[in-house]
Parts: sequence; structure tokens; C-alpha cells
Amino acid sequence: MPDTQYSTRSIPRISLHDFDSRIDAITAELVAAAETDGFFALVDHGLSASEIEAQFEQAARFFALPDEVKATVPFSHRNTGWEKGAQIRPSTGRADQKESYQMQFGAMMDGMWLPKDTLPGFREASLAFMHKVQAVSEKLMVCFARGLGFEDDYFVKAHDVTRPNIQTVLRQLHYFAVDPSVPTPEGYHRAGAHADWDFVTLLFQRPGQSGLEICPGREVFSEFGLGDSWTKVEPAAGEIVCNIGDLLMSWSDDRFKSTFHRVKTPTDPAVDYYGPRYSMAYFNQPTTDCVIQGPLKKYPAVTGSQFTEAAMRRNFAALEATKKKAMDKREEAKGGMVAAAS
Ligand SMILES: O=C(O)CCC(=O)C(=O)O
Ligand SMILES: [Fe+2]
Repeated sequence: MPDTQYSTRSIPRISLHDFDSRIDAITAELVAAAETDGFFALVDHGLSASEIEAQFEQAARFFALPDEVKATVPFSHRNTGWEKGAQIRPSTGRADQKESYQMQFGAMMDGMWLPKDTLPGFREASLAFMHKVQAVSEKLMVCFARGLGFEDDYFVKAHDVTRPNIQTVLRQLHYFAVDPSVPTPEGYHRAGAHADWDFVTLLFQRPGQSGLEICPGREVFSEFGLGDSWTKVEPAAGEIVCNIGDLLMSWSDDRFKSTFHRVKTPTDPAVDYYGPRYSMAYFNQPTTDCVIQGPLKKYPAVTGSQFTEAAMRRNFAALEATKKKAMDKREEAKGGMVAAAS
């Protein structure tokens, strides 16, 4: 495995203060960031650091429950629920070292909330937080619509969280603490390199719990950004790190860049963070029936559910290919050993 290359380029910090009167200037900044880095950090977005921390505390309450209880709301194809060590990234072919719980606003959450007395107040607090993050997301949607020449409310309507078929997700993440005295096994990842397949992701991190690395823009020379130049993104209190997802890349005829990122395995006690990491990713996903097509019609029109299904299929095919490659390698190594012994 080649050593990771790092670059220290920073991602743009964009302030949303006085949004209504500054909307043109903010749009210009967001569009420039989306066209180049695909990543940016939002400040003055209206969510306070204590509101964000309060939701991290809700997440910690959830993850502190026994696995048997969390397993009563298991992750499913509806893209909601809890999983532990079960998300395999095509880039690594191995499961991320984490647990996660995904919540949605609509019908996909039927049966996926824990009973009230198991976790009092959790559902109400989480939904209230999700609505606040939605309000920030909608500001981005208005700017991106303007940038692409659509009506202001074009993307907002396609991501209407009051409709039962909305697919938007808040994923709560808990990466397990790592023992620095035990050498890291090869292929271990907190979250393997990937691009998100949503519209735009809003990521919340806790100060001190570092590990996020991004591969800005589409300067990648390998399929999963592996071997390319990575940039560390240190968590800062109150900041929301955003990245363009595959959906917006396609909806903008590839003008805006969906970018690779990962959560690094701690490998060096002198610089890396080994403690537990909590993060929250808000994935803006469209309603199942909205129609997706860029202004230049570079790609055929698809519905929100077709886009989701295709993304899942693509991921699955990439995963199968990775697994096959690993198996062929093992077979080759076996053959080599036999040849050496004979
Ligand atoms: O935990 C993080 O910082 C990143 C999570 C992420 O990229 C994802 O869940 O898609
Ligand atoms: Fe991601």
C-alpha cells in the first residue's frame, strides 16, 4: 500500500449571515466551491453549537443502549435503521469500523423508531434537529437552483420533507475507540473512501474527534480517490462541513463535483485521534417521484427512486468487483506459494 499523500489546501468557509440581502454573493461563493473543491464549510448558518451538541448527546444515548435493543430497529433497504460493522465500502471491500443509525422524516421510518419509554424524547428532539438542518439545506438549494438557472424553489420542492415519500436521511455515526498499543490490521477503515450519492451532505463533527479526510475536486486519478492527495478537515465547533453528492453532480450536468472522502484509521499515536468518534451526516435526498435532469439534459431524466436504486446497484456492483479482485489475488498468492514449495 503506498503511503498517503497529503496536501494542505483548505476548503472555502462560507458565511450565511444576512442570507436574504446577501443571496447573490453567497450564491457566487457556493457555486465556485461546488465547481472546484466540491467541499465547503458553512458558518453563521443559524444552528448554534449547543443545538448541535444537544443532538450529539441524543446520539450518544441511542448508541449507549444494548445491541439487542438497537437490533430491534435494523437497517434495511428503506435506508433507515441501525447497523453495526455491516457497511462494506466498494473501495475497501471491508466493513467500516462503526455503528450507525439512520432516521428519516417520512414513511420509511415506520417501525424504525424505538418505543417512547426506551428512549424518552429522542424522536421529538431528533426530528426537531432534522427540521433545523433542513432549513439550512434549503438555503443551499435556493442558491444552487439560481446558479444553474432553475426557479428558486426548484430543488426545495424536490426535497419536500412534509411529503411521506421523502428520502432525506440523518445518519448518526459512532466509530469505536481504537487501542493504540495494538497494530492496526491492514484494510481497517473507520469509513472507507467514498462519494455520497445524495444531493448535498451536511456533516457535523465534534471538536477534538478528528479523522475526516477529503480528496477535493475531481482531480482523482483512481476510481475511489485511493492513492490521491488527501486533505485533513479538523472539526471546528459550530461549523458544518458540506460536500456535493452524486445526485447534484448529475443534476448539474457534472458542473458541480461530488467528491471522495473517508474517515482515516488511526495509525500514528503521535498525530492521530484514537478515541471514539461521533459524527452526524445529513443526506439531502429527493422525494421518490421527482424528476431529475440537468439544464443541458446531459443524462436521461430519472425519478428520485430510480436514481436511488441505480446508485445502490452501482455500489453493489463495485463491491462485487472488489471482492472478486481480492479473491483472485488470494488465489494467485496460493498458486505462488505452491509453486515456491514445489
Ligand atoms: O463521519 C464522518 O465524518 C463522515 C461520514 C460519511 O462520510 C458518511 O457517512 O457518508
Ligand atoms: Fe460520506
